[in-house]
Amino acid sequence: MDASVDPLTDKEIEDRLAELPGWSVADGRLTRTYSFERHLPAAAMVVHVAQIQEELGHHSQLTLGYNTLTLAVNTHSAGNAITGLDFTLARRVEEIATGHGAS
Ligand SMILES: C[C@H](O)[C@H](O)[C@H]1CNC2=NC(N)=NC(=O)C2=N1
Repeated sequence: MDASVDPLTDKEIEDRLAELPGWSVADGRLTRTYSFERHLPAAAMVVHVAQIQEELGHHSQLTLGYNTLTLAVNTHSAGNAITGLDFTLARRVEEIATGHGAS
């Protein structure tokens, strides 16, 4: 697991992003918007993401739309830098996304 809470360098972020299609950095946060066919599957994924976040002790900003769910995360305890823990959360969410019909 990539659980370090040291700030990652730009190069380290770039290398990790290359392995996470759909994710990018915007406004200092690691972010991705998932799309769904309807609202309820998007809402259901919120609960699953929240469970993962509680397990990791690490929490993104979650924005639920009609058929979209956006995650945006950095590490508050690292001065709002992007860390390995942010990427750990992103990878864990990627593992469940397809099962929720997210694309
Ligand atoms: C004590 C608790 O684990 C910390 O406050 C956690 C909670 N969730 C967190 N989430 C994020 N994104 N950054 C943090 O630094 C953070 N800290």
